[in-house]
Amino acid sequence: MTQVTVRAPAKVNLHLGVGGLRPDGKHALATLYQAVGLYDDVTVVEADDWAVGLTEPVDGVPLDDDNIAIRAGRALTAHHGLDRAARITIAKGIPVMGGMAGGSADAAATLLALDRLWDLQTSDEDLLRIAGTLGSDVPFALLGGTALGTGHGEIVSPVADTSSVWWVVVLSDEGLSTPAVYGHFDELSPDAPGEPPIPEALIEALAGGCPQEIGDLLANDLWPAARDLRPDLVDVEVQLRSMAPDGVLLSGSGPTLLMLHEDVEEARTTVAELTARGHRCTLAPGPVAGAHVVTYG
Ligand SMILES: C[C@](O)(CO)[C@H](O)COP(=O)(O)OP(=O)(O)OC[C@H]1O[C@@H](n2ccc(N)nc2=O)[C@H](O)[C@@H]1O
Ligand SMILES: Nc1ncnc2c1ncn2[C@@H]1O[C@H](COP(=O)(O)OP(=O)(O)OP(=O)(O)O)[C@@H](O)[C@H]1O
Repeated sequence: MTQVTVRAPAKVNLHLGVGGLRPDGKHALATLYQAVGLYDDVTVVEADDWAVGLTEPVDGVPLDDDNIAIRAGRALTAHHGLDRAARITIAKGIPVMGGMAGGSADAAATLLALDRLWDLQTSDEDLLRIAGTLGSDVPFALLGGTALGTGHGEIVSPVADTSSVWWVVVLSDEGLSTPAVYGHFDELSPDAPGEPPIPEALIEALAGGCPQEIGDLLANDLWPAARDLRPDLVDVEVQLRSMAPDGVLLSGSGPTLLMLHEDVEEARTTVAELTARGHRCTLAPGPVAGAHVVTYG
């Protein structure tokens, strides 16, 4: 095998419960992730040195060792004690710095693609553990579907989700820094609990699959901090809520906003309406599969 391409999805946090700051500098989380149908495709080919490129130029993606895909490649080779390298090419379909875990998707895709390219037969347990050292959202990008995330988000376990929904994804022209949002959360919530509560009611609603019930229970503890850092988002949020009072959500640490729809035609109408008002939006189904091989060559 000379080339492998892996596709990995974006995520939304249906519930993002944030607790106190841990000694490792991250916050304790109780989150419900859902993988949604916006994807990055990552292709790996053996090379003399590590290198990363994009199929099309995208602002904000580093093209050196800071790229999380190269960090993933190095972590996997270190785990196996290998002295090998690869050229990694990313086709970006996930917004950059949008709170949808695009970089995490690339890291997960790289781990899987290199494992297959070199037939390393890394166990699922080891892949998830290595993923967790790269970033809080990376293990979920491997898993996909809908899952509970605890620890700092890296401990993932699947939950039953019989829903099938459409997300209207409202993009922002400017990104928002994840550490900055968590930092401001600390200022706003100095008394956050050590361990945030598990969102049992939403877990039940997901098993039942009723989008109305799910929409009522969407929650994100980072929202007040993101609103403060980006007051322009409040106006967009008000517009979205005037169209649908429930089912509006900030994606992760933002600035992307989301609207939940049961029916794809209604979702398309919303996209058309928001586009006419000058917003940049797209549509994504959920839940979808985690990182998976799409081509071997
Ligand atoms: C906002 C979310 O996307 C929700 O799923 C994640 O919590 C962020 O996950 P991520 O981008 O993979 O974050 P990481 O790469 O692990 O961490 C980046 C930075 O975000 C902050 N961070 C991240 C995760 C977490 N549980 N607490 C934090 O405070 C820390 O400042 C950390 O240095
Ligand atoms: N392969 C990559 N794709 C995108 N960004 C990357 C990548 N590698 C490193 N980065 C850097 O990571 C940072 C976060 O980018 P990303 O698009 O993952 O943000 P995000 O979707 O808001 O993340 P999250 O939702 O996990 O907080 C950016 O500063 C970017 O420069």
